[in-house]
Amino acid sequence: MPLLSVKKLTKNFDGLCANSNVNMEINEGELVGLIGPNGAGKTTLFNMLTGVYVPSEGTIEFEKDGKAVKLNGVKPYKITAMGLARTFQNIRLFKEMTVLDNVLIAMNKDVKYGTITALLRLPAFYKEEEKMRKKAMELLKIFHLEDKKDELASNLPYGEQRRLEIARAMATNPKLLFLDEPAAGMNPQETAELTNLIRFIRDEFHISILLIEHDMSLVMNLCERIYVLDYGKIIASGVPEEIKTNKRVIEAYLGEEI
Ligand SMILES: Nc1ncnc2c1ncn2[C@@H]1O[C@H](COP(=O)(O)OP(=O)(O)OP(=O)(O)O)[C@@H](O)[C@H]1O
Repeated sequence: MPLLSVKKLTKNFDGLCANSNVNMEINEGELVGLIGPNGAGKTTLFNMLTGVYVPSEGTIEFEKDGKAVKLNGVKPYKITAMGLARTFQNIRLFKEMTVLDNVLIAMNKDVKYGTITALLRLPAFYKEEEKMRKKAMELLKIFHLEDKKDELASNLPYGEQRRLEIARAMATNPKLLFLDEPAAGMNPQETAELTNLIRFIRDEFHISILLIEHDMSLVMNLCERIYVLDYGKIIASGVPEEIKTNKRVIEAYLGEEI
């Protein structure tokens, strides 16, 4: 059974069809790309998969304990709790909080003490807080941000803010991670480092990743399989070599280098 299974997914906005009959599968441990020209419907699809938009038609199913669970209409925070996390095209960090607190706040769904324990600051509270802090610091280390733990998120350079957003998404313990243009605004050196980092977290945490990206070198280097959207429809899917030479894909990009 695939980890994520999308069937005939459609989203209409007042006469505009942003996604039409989209079929997609993501298997356990896969690193999959979602590409397409501007306005093709990539972010709309992400928004349906993460509960931001309710699909007009079709189904989204997520495998949980060997059973397919329908995600249509499920609230975003519940979808996150089920093991799907995401980052955003326009970075959404808590800018006035520290780097460490940005990660800690994402772990809150996993706290194992009750309100009374927290209010009375019982020993279980401190033990759990210490455990979370340790886990947060381990994540910051992986994302090369441990030295920045006390900085305000707003003071980080752009590339580091992008990395922090991924670290925060990883703090929710996802099985499937959605990255919306993770390399946007990065220079080639940062993009190369990010490519290695994404591959590393997939291997280290045994998760699946679906990423939207306009940087074709990153997509073709990193993704094992690629879906191509154009005018809301999937026009091709396959391994990078197939996509690069696919006539419909080349036409959709109007001769741009793929
Ligand atoms: N909330 C909304 N209301 C109305 N139209 C919308 C809404 N969200 C997206 N659209 C429209 O749906 C279409 C697909 O947009 P979407 O942002 O999903 O494309 P995209 O492939 O992510 O584009 P880009 O690569 O430029 O980010 C566009 O025509 C967009 O204007």
